[in-house]
Amino acid sequence: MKELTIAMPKGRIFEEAVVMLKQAGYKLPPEFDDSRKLIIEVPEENLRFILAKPMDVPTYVEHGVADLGIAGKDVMLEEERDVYELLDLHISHCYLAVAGLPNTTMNEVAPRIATKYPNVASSYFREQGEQVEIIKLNGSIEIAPIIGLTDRIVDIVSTGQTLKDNGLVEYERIVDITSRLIVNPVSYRIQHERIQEMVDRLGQVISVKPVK
Ligand SMILES: Nc1ncnc2c1ncn2[C@@H]1O[C@H](COP(=O)(O)OP(=O)(O)OP(=O)(O)O)[C@@H](O)[C@H]1O
Ligand SMILES: O=P(O)(O)OC[C@H]1O[C@H](OP(=O)(O)OP(=O)(O)O)[C@H](O)[C@@H]1O
Repeated sequence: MKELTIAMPKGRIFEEAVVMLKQAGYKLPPEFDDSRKLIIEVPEENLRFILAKPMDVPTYVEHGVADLGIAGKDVMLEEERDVYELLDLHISHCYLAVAGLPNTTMNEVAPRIATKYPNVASSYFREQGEQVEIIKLNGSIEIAPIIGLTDRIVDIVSTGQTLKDNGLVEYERIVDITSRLIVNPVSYRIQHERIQEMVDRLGQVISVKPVK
């Protein structure tokens, strides 16, 4: 039987996802704790893992080079890939919000928004009936309003510490985010039994925490 390939996001989701897989009974080798390897084979479990940039996980899954993947809902909303969401893993809780300098209004003519999520931000402001100019940044988004690049940002908030430390305030909460188990539709049909077994095993170790 062919192994299942799972695209895992490097970075902050990774550790929590590995803990969940271990709790679900998958025996993962030490490479998962301490290695720079980007492809990890686990023949004992008939699994193979690809360690990808979080934003790229749905791309691997859509193209079928990974059968499954773990991705934040933020990435799913931004990328809109042709994949199915199988499970809310309830890990890496955070939310997307509009933030900016306190006591400021947005420029009336073409207000500018900095974000790593141009699609989510465009849809959000379109739904609000506001015409905005989106400026795509790749990180440290909070800098943008402070140095006068934009009126607002759309970014991830978790503890709120980054906003606070940079003198910014939240204006609107857009959507709550957790990480999801996603699947390639063809893999789901062809390898249904094995994938369903993984869904069941992970489903049993999900711990639903209240959203802040
Ligand atoms: N501060 C946070 N607290 C909790 N979860 C977060 C936080 N920031 C991001 N996340 C979630 O974790 C996912 C991965 O974030 P991470 O910061 O590891 O990667 P990234 O910043 O998107 O990637 P990179 O910086 O490598 O391009 C996000 O897609 C989101 O779902
Ligand atoms: O509310 P907090 O708990 O402070 O978390 C929010 C911060 O975490 C993420 O940044 P990250 O650390 O991924 O760095 P980045 O700016 O390079 O994306 C996000 O973009 C915020 O800046």
